[in-house]
Amino acid sequence: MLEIDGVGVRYGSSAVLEGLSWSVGTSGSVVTALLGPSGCGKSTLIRSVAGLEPLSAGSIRFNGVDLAGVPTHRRDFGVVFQDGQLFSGRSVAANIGYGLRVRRWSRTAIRERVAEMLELVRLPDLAGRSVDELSGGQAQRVALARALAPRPRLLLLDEPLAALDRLLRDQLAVEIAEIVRAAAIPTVVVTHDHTEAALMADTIAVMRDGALVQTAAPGRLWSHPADEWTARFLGVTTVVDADAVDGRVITPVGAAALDLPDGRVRLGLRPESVRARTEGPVSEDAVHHDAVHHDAVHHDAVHDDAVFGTVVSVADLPTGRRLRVATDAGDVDAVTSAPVVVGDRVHLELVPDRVAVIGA
Ligand SMILES: Nc1ncnc2c1ncn2[C@@H]1O[C@H](COP(=O)(O)OP(=O)(O)OP(=O)(O)O)[C@@H](O)[C@H]1O
Repeated sequence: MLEIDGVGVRYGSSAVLEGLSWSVGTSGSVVTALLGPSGCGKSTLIRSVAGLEPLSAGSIRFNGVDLAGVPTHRRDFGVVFQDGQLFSGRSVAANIGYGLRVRRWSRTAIRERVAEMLELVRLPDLAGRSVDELSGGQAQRVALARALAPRPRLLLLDEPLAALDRLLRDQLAVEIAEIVRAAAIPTVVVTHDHTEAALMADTIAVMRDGALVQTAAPGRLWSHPADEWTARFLGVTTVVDADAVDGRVITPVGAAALDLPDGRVRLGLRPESVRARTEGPVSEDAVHHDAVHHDAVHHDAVHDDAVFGTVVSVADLPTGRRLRVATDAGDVDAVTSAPVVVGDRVHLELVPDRVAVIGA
């Protein structure tokens, strides 16, 4: 267990971390992500765990031992930074074997371990290549192999994919998580990208302004963000107040079945939380007609679900068509598979399992 207790770090007169406490499970192949916007102090926290920043307050313990007097190289933590920081002019094998030479492993043992690491990071043929002739993705795999080679007690990855392009990032995020799980080394990965955090980690800790705001499994984080800031940071674009009644929530942009205790709730909507349709079970006229002529139960069911709006923008994204829709309750983002254009009238439906419940 990594236990961070009341930690403070200052640069000159400004406090970057203040009273930060966090426990990270370190048994086996656990990957934890530290997720937060640029400048919130993620790197500072990781650097202080690695022993690269002095604490102005609090303590950091690993498996019950206070690390205060333990210098970086005696902590047995592996660290990989954004740009890999490989030793230029040296071969891949020399880089991966570096920590083993420092620890006075025998030449045979080093050769075997380097070969094993090259297999693990899927670069078996590159041992003799100069690290100056690697692609960005290959360089980060070599940096990972170098950090894993001495069998660290904990691996700290500080934005390891930030310098790579989007496609490579998503691929390598999954691969790195597989590699560190196969090596059974507990890992903390710093990122400002929530997709990357979810691709890699079992648990995500969200950080804001030098403090942690929420720690949870990815699915729980998306469905139950702790507060409005966290919800918006995680992709919510509209926040609405709603009433929960008898297993349904009634909001200004539609109603949906959601099993919540009766009362006021605050909901976070992402574009995919709202589905827009051009044709549906009812039209505006039909709603009006039903409201006037049909029995109360039928009228309520139709009326609650049917919120109409006007399309104000359309974007065809790789994940599908996204709309901004003006409704009586304000603009809301939505997704659709219908061929709509700006100015069309659509009706909106909430997608219950895509709706976030804030602060519950
Ligand atoms: N050596 C330093 N001296 C002074 N201020 C610093 C130093 N390092 C970081 N800071 C400041 O501390 C704050 C936190 O920086 P940190 O790098 O920890 O954030 P971060 O969350 O990792 O950001 P990013 O995602 O952009 O790397 C920032 O305001 C930064 O400008």
